[in-house]
Amino acid sequence: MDVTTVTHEIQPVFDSRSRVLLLGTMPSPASREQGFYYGHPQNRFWRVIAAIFDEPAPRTIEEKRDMLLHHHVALWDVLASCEIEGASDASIRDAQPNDLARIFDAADIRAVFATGTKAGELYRKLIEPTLGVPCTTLPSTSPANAKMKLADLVGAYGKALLPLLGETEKHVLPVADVVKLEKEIAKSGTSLSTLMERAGRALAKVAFDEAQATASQHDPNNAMQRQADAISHTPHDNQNGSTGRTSSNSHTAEASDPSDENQAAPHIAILCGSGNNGGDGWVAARELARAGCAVDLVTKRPAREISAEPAHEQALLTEAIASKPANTPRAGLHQTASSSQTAASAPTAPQTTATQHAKPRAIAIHVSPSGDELACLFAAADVIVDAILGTGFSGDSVLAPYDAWIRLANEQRSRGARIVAADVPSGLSAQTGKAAEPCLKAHETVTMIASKPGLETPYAFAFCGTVHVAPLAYIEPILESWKQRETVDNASAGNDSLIGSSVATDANAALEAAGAGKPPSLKHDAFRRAETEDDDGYDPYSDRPPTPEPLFQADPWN
Ligand SMILES: NC(=O)C1=CN([C@@H]2O[C@H](COP(=O)(O)OP(=O)(O)OC[C@H]3O[C@@H](n4cnc5c(N)ncnc54)[C@H](OP(=O)(O)O)[C@@H]3O)[C@@H](O)[C@H]2O)[C@@H](O)CC1
Ligand SMILES: [K+]
Repeated sequence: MDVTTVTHEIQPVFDSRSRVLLLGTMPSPASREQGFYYGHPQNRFWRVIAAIFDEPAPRTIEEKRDMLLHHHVALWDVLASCEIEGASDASIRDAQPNDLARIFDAADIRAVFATGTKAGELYRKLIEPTLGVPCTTLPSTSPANAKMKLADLVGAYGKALLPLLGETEKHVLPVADVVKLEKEIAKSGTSLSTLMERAGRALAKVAFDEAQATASQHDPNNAMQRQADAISHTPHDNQNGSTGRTSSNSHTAEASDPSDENQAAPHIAILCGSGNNGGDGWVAARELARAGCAVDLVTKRPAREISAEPAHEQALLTEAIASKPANTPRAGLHQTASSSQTAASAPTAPQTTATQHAKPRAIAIHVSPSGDELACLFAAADVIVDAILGTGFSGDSVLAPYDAWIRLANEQRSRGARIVAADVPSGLSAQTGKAAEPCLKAHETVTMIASKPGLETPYAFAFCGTVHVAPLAYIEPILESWKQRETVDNASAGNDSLIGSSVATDANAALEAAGAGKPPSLKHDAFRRAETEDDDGYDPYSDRPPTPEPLFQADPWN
């Protein structure tokens, strides 16, 4: 192969929030052609990075950059120029180093890692003596390092990077700002469809963890322990939107091994509305099926009749998978855990559109099932996922058929099912925290991009349970640019403070932005609303730990 002189022309990825720096040697011919790092389709770098952050593999350059910055990872190469044969690190001659000072000046870098032995060697020889910062060598993700399995790479990178990358800041933003953010994120290259994939994946992860916790209560040695990795740590090939189980995914293949008769398949029912909140549910269905769960997806309309985008696109992808029959009969948790509930008045098993003979770990899609059919599905479910209504919900009451779905889900909760809500429990206003009639009561809520004022009111706990924020994208620079613009606008209007800011980064500011003026006091009508919600016998505070008794009685003579 010819020796060529190569000059590095791809800009480094970093900003002031970067905390670790990853360095390769020099972009390969495939990367140079693409204009971005690790561009060879067989290089596993992006799959490894996505897996350690529990995200789908990024597809575009913008998505790759966003994922790194969002997780505070800087990326560059050791060399500014060299002579090289093809992509062979061993052939490198006349190597000139990059000047890393620009990254260290801008960011508080806590550690430097080389993504392969040659990069480590070159760093130690050409950069460390002047920079004085040591570097740790990680295994190469290149196909040349074939002896290293994907799971081992993920383990090595995760162990090295994750302890150095702390929690991200929590934001509470008005719904209007979240919608605006979605548009800005899409404009800067991470599509709405990708955001929805990330949302669905985050939702699936929490639902799977719930199912796992339920399973271990029934049987601490349950085979689900072995499946845990399938969602949380195993990367998957999402490049062409296909979500079928792939043979390259060793964890998933193991989790889905139909020959393992003892393996319990957790059973998840997912309720999908016709808007984009439903889209999160359609994506989660694929993720959960991939992880070995038996999934029943309930929808008012078939995928082709859903008009909201990107929900429509995501629903079609899921439907394509649902029509593939699976291999073994449904068995597992739901049969042992719920058989006593179904025995008494067992309603007829519902018919499915796509999979009349749906078998385990496939997705069965149920279009507008009757109340009896829904009750039957719920009775078999370990976890119910609520993706009916999100930030697009409005009004004082929830209309049919969703009202009946919510009531049945709440009833099933009182019989032991766990409920996970997408973005906001259906029926709760994400903006004001006002609960409509009826309103879903979730154990866990996975809210997208940022928390919302309605989830932060003192009484929201009764409906939201524990709130998890799934950031989905790197929003901090956008929020900062809004703040700067507002400062300039305020200055030119003669104000010297940020009164009236639409960017609220704490609960009180967000509540004010929501029009509430102040957070509701204990005498606020939210309390009365929680009481009226108790008509079905549910105590909204029952999930809270009891207040401990004082250890000593107060001395009555003092
Ligand atoms: N955009 C994106 O890319 C991303 C969006 N994301 C997700 O999208 C969600 C927002 O989606 P959205 O705006 O489509 O609204 P959504 O909450 O699904 O509600 C619309 C549906 O509600 C219905 N409906 C309304 N009121 C009702 C009532 N009283 N009673 C009954 N039905 C009622 C209304 O029915 P219609 O009026 O059409 O009959 C319509 O079908 C957001 O919460 C997040 O989860 C994330 O994945 C990130 C990426
Ligand atoms: K919801």
